[in-house]
Amino acid sequence: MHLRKLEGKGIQKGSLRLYSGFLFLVIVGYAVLSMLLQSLWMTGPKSDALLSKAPSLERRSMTNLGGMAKKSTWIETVSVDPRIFIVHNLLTEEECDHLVSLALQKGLSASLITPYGTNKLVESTTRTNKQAWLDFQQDDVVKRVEDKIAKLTKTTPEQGENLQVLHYAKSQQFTEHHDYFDPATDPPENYEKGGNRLITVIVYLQAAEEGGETHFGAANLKLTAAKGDAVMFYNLKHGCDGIDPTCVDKQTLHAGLPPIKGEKWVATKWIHERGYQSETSGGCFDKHPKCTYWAGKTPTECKLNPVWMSKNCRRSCKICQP
Ligand SMILES: O=C(O)CCC(=O)C(=O)O
Ligand SMILES: [Fe+2]
Repeated sequence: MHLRKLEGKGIQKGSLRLYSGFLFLVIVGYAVLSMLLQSLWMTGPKSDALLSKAPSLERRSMTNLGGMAKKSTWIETVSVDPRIFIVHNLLTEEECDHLVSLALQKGLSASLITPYGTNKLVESTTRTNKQAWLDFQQDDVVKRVEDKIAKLTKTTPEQGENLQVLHYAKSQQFTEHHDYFDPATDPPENYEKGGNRLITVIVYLQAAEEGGETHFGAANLKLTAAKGDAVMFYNLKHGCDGIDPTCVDKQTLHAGLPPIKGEKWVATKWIHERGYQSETSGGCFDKHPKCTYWAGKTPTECKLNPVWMSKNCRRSCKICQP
């Protein structure tokens, strides 16, 4: 009995040591875990780190569009009135380089204008940068870029004009202008096709090392963006019809400032209120950004849903030659 009692006490002592060992491990584990959590908290969530990139901008909100590029695409509100945004990570570096090389293949040309009262084309003195028009959906990359811009702006690719690639060498510029057609002064044929220019998306393919910002004088904003980011703004007031002269947003007056150091490349997409491509060409293009995906499915939607697809996804269903 005595022995058993002693044995019992020995067992009690052993389990006590086991318990306190276990307790010690729990406490140490808890401490390590809370230190880890604390250090993560101190680094802050990713969005804060991204916000700190642009400390001079006051009003911001973000919408994560996700899945559009390898790095996630998100929108920073720079100004509410006029409506101006920076779209981060819209294009990949490869897409930017591809657009530049296509523009070089097409050949860059100076802006030509016909001065009032003459019928001679002369080089513009207000727009000294050079540019090249790409064809609509000209290859898979251009199509992907146009689809991304359509998805971003919740428009269809055919609402957009062809991409225009702009090159600014040092000191070249695009002086103050607005992108909308002014129904008070511009001839109606400019805005009858697909309506007025609702949105402008200027994708930075290469920013200048110094200078070369997109300048909104009325909004007192000088913006520049990293390669693949875009400056986006609404040329028309919200919910307004672009044929109404009071609908254009005069505060969107802007300029491409001259680079002081280095050169600048951008690609501009002007997006109309309604279908624009369909009214300007009977070309070979898709009318919906998901056409490539639907056509590529097995079995392909071109066969499963031929009536709709042959009307809206002509290019992806290979009904025509681009
Ligand atoms: O290059 C810029 O920053 C401005 C370009 C522009 O205004 C345009 O393409 O309409
Ligand atoms: Fe412009």
